[in-house]
Amino acid sequence: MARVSPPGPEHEQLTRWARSQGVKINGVGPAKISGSGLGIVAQRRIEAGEELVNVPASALLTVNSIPRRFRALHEGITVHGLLASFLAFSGSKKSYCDPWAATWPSLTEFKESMPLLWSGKLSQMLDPDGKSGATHGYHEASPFILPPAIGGRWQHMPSLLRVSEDVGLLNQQARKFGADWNIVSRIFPDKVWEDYAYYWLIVNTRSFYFELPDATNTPQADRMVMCPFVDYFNHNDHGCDVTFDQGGYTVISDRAYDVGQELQTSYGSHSNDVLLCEYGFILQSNLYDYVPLDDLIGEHMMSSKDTENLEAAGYLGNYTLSSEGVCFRTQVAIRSVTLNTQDWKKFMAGTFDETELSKSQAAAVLQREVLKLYEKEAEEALQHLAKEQVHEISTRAEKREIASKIPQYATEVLLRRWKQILDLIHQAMKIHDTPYYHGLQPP
Ligand SMILES: C[S@@+](CC[C@H](N)C(=O)[O-])C[C@H]1O[C@@H](n2cnc3c(N)ncnc32)[C@H](O)[C@@H]1O
Repeated sequence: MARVSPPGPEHEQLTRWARSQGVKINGVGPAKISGSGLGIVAQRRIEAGEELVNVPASALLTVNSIPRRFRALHEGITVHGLLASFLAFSGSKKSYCDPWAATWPSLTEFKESMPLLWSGKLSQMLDPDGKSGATHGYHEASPFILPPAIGGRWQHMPSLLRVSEDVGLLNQQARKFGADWNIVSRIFPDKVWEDYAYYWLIVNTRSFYFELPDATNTPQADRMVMCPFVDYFNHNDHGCDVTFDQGGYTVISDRAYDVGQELQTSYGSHSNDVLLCEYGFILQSNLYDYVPLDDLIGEHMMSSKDTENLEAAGYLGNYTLSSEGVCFRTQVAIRSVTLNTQDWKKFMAGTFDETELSKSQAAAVLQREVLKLYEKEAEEALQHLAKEQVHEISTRAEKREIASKIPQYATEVLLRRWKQILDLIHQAMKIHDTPYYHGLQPP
């Protein structure tokens, strides 16, 4: 169980401030939780179905809380970008929510935990000459290894594999940030992107989906508000129920909790790559974890005719690997190589009576052309990261050099993530093994 300790005076002040805003808090409070910053714990025995927190709509920070004149300056910006600009540069944040902001993580903590600030991507993209004086950011060439779903590229793969930088989670996030900063930096030309990035990440990691009555034109993913006190809850696969209506937000306990136990909510059915990129952490055990396999199932193992067939059948792309092995879409893609058209169609329809030989042929392609390649990538990434671990570096000078390149947390969390990926690969190797596989060559 995580270690829990008292939260500190600023969090007691926040609790008083939240109550003064009409927030109802029942039997729970903030506490320091080892490994996840602040969180919410039970202050008395909690039974299932109790209303723990209620935040009235009037206490939410929404686009409607922002003065009209300030909003009007930001024509075309996202809700995310506008909330961040308000918090960073409006000057009204102080009067609006200072006690709340005092409980948020610092920029230094974000530099440790958020991949967006590790990669150097932002400093290269926004400030190639280093004029802002921002000191953080690690050049793309620096030797630290993001999982392909995050970084969008394979470090050790043969050149035949597609490089998918544009689809990596981090690239998508950097583009979203870049578009918002593009607007904000024109309004506030003397501000530096680092100050904006801090609040952009505050909104990124602490906002909630909410339907404002006048937000019908806002894209779903951008319907966000900030919700005091409820933003203390940490994430788990399952947790307390969080609901909203026009009256505000309510959190209800999902089960009984003893005094001192942490209560969590679910931020969504996210894989660990998504959690790392969006929130800066991974779960040790994540029911919804998977890794994409799309880059690995392509030209190097199938003809363009196979690709066309898969597209026509609706089975091109979106291939995944989870603790249950590879998904059915992946099985279909592999069978497009190993079966004749008639049998392949039956396989898709679930009516193919597959022989051991045919299973083994599919297993051979999957193991050799997909899983083995991924295994090699994971093993090399792990070797590389192990070298980066500061405690393994012998001289002080080396320690300084390495430590200045890669935050220690980044190395540690990436090592954990790659080990999880390697475990998924090894598990799939077992699940998809067949008695005849070892003697077979791929067709
Ligand atoms: C909505 S805030 C929750 C409160 C936050 N822990 C704090 O200190 O203010 C989301 C952030 O909490 C942390 N977090 C949430 N769930 C976590 C978990 N299961 N393990 C580790 N960190 C977690 C991450 O830093 C994430 O970006």
